[in-house]
Amino acid sequence: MSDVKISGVQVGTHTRIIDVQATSASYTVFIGAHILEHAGKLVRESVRSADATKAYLVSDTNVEPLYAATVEKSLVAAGFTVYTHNFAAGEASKRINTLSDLLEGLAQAGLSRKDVVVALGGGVVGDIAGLAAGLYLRGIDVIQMPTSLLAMVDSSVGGKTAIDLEAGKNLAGVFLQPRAVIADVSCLDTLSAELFRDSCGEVIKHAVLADPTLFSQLSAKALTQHNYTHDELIDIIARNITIKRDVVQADETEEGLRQVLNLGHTIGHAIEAASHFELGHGSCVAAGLCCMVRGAVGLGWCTPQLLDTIETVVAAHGLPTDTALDHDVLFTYACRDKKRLSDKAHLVVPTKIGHVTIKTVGTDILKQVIDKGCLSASAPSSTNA
Ligand SMILES: O=C(O)C(=O)C[C@@H](O)[C@H](O)[C@H](O)COP(=O)(O)O
Ligand SMILES: [Zn+2]
Repeated sequence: MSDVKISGVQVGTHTRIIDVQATSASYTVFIGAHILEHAGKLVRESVRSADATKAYLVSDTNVEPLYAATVEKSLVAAGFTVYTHNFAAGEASKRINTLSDLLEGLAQAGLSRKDVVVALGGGVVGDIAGLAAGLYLRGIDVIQMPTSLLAMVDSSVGGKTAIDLEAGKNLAGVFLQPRAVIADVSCLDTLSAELFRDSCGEVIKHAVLADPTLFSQLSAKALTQHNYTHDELIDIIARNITIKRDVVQADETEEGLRQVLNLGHTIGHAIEAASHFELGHGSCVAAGLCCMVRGAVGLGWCTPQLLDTIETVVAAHGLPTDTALDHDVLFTYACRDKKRLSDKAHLVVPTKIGHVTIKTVGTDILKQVIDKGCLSASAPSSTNA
């Protein structure tokens, strides 16, 4: 950890810095406590144009009352004229009409190519504001300011933006790397216990994917708001972002390796869409991960011990380990997975904690995985998106 100085001014204490060097852009992730009050300086230092004058601050009805004033004040102090735009919190807003309103708002505010969109919120705000920034004038700068644990450890980094379609989750979007990510762990103090728990699905995913030490830590002490100090949370978030950063640097546009970040999502996204987004994304990823491993055990691809180890940690975080949804419905949604190429499904399958393999299989095998993996033994309980 280091004390970050921007233009000679201290920006928080113990702020962690991670540099991301993707093919299309390089940027910095700042993780610290109470750093939103310095956000303006960080935005000013991160945007491409020294002449940027307008900042379009996008948030939702949950986050805006809590943090927008702090960020706005800081942006104004850094010389920006700030325009604010809020929409209803929740996955239901991640649709084309919200995107359309955002694009019209950007045009009405007269943002030019040198200006910046600031996404202040969880994954929905980050994804949709990022997409608007990627489309408006064929692409302007976006700064991600994640306020949920899920957005901090995952969606704010890596440049995926999206909206949902009737046919499924995240089916329309672009890759647009942010100019910076500013993650203030103090925001997690006000996150509901439900959303905090939901976020842990992505943390467990990263641990299973690439970090046995993190997995052991989660096994020994479940991640909750009250169990971990700000410094410990900063460390956990940094570990997650480092895992994601390394993958994104190797394969920004998901032509191969990046598919591993979709661990748990083939069935997870199907659960999410089939349950009409009543379950949070992280909860669906957790259930989707367990179902995938259970199906893989059924097909002899991994051991029952591995399933038990993963299920134990998922359950210890209060997350679902299975789904009661209809297999045919799950299969229909899983076939729309973006990792599918022609008639082949790409399944991300853990082999041991810290290692995964990608299995390229026909859709008949995908159906078998769902049939063997989704047993409804401990069906997901409802959580908010
Ligand atoms: O960044 C990635 O790559 C991921 O797959 C991370 C996922 O956790 C995240 O939910 C992502 O938005 C999923 O992307 P999708 O294209 O599979 O919908
Ligand atoms: Zn995800």
